[in-house]
Amino acid sequence: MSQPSVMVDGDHSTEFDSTPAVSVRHLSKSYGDLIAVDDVSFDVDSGTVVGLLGPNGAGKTTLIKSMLGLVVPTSGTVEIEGISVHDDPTAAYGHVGAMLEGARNVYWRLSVRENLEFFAGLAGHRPSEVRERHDRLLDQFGLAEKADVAVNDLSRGMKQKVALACTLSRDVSVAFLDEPTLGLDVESSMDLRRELRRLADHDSMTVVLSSHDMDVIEDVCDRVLIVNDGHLVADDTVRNLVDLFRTQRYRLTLDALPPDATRTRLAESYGVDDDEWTTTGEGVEFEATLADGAELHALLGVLLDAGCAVHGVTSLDSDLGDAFLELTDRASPAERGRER
Ligand SMILES: Nc1ncnc2c1ncn2[C@@H]1O[C@H](COP(=O)(O)OP(=O)(O)OP(=O)(O)O)[C@@H](O)[C@H]1O
Repeated sequence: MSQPSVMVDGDHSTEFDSTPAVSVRHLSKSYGDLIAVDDVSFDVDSGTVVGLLGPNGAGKTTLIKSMLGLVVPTSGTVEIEGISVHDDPTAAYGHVGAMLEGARNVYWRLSVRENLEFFAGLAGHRPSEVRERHDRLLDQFGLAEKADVAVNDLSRGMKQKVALACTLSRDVSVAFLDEPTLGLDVESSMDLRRELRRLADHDSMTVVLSSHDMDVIEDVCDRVLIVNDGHLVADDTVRNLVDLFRTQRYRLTLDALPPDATRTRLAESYGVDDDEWTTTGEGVEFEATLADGAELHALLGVLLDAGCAVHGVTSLDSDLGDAFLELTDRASPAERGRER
């Protein structure tokens, strides 16, 4: 299946007056013969949350590490808050906090506050300078009572929150988070999602996060970038992506099974094979994937001409998962519909 060519427009710079918080241009990274990131360009506006989504090995981590200078890109440029990371890495990365390995990054034998002070100290801040900021973070993350407890003695969700708090332990405006909710139970994951949204909405934090979890992306992100085989195959809002790939899939309920000739016609013209038909309490029903409303109209015409009583037509929604599968060349909703 070919991928849509209209989806990717990495150059959003003309749409906004202000300097983007993150600007990536023609970024590529090869490991020997393997091109892990291939000519990727996009901008991230201040105070927005952008999700990086892609199957295993798609290049998400390499992309994040290349933006952070943790691996040296083969080519391309990255600017943070308008500063080139190549020309002035200290100034550019001074704006950035990163959480790459979740709670594995923090020191489990140190207390929560000691961790915050350690990470702020790496950027040259004395504990007294950042005390107020850390008190605020501890409050916001519900960690105030645990400030003097060793991280080792905290729950998994709390450890993850400590890792996120450490990312923000000094004054940063951009956070890169690789799989921030990995391994969390639903409640802790929801908690962290709320916190990320709050950081963007109330603190104007810019967040770039990668995740395999569609729910996290749908919940938290303003925009989603889908990476496949090192390429950016989509760059759009979650809503637009879902809408773009919304299949016109319908469930139709009839009072009785139509005559053989009508079923043959439905199979040939609309992919409604014999095994699609199920018997329900009210009669029979089947699902069909149709190109548009006109095709639905035509299908209804076939049924009505055959004297069938149609009790109901239900539109079945698609979601970000369907858009993702379509863009990464997995079976599309339409194909799945036809295969059934
Ligand atoms: N240090 C490395 N040396 C060689 N190849 C690497 C290295 N790091 C990553 N790769 C390869 O680059 C490709 C992209 O890997 P990357 O880890 O960026 O993908 P990902 O999208 O983050 O995957 P996952 O979702 O599984 O974490 C993969 O084929 C991977 O095997």
